[in-house]
Amino acid sequence: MEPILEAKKLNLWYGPNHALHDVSIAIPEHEITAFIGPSGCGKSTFLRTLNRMNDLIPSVKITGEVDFHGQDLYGSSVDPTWLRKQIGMVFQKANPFPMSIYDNVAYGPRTHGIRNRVKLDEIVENSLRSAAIWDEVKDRLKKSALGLSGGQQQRLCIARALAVEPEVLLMDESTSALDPISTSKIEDLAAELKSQYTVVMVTHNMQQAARISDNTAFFLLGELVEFGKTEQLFSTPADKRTEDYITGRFG
Ligand SMILES: Nc1ncnc2c1ncn2[C@@H]1O[C@H](COP(=O)(O)OP(=O)(O)OP(=O)(O)O)[C@@H](O)[C@H]1O
Repeated sequence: MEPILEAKKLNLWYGPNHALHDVSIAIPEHEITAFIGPSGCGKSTFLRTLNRMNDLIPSVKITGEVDFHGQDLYGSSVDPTWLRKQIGMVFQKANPFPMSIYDNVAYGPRTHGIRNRVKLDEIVENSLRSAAIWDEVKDRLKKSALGLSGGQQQRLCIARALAVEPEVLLMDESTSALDPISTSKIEDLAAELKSQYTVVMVTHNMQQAARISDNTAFFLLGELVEFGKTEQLFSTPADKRTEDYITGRFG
């Protein structure tokens, strides 16, 4: 099967700091891929190269390429707004807009020109259902999103990301600020979403990677050390550094 995203010899610098070294990886469609590794090894930086979020940081320089369905994301013909519609992102800390639950989810579709009320109602309901939060909020759609719990806010942010019908959902430690029950809801959700979407997640939590991902990539000091099927990487890692990390010898 063709990968949906493929990085080829990707290098990234923050000013003089060479943060990613020759990263090459092919991310399979409709699977969950997890990035693990110690703090500061470049996981989030690499995740952000997948929808060009690093473009917003002035000192960044990138070489190499990232192909999305075979087309280089960094090519001059690619519109970053279009790209971020195809490849959505959910961050570590839930960041709902200070507006109603309904308007949070309708925000993206409205930006893309959808004005029809019936259509918007349908998108809002479907997105909230997909993010497994509809039942909790259906009677308070006009209330502020800021009144939701942390776990609910994070699922709302997932609904907001899904509302523009992306193909890929990037999750940057999206459960690290949540309690175990909310975390497990979001893990279940990620597992359900993969039938329709491709999920790529950064996690600090190796158990989480082992529990829910199909593929795992281990990063160290800006290098992709090992990438493979999650079961295999955790049971028979090919690289000594991966073994040392997953057995808790450092990190
Ligand atoms: N906006 C930025 N400007 C300058 N340097 C940055 C920026 N973001 C990250 N870095 C640097 O890039 C390197 C990789 O950081 P990154 O956040 O990608 O690692 P990480 O593996 O996701 O870490 P963590 O698990 O702690 O979030 C670090 O040296 C970090 O200091």
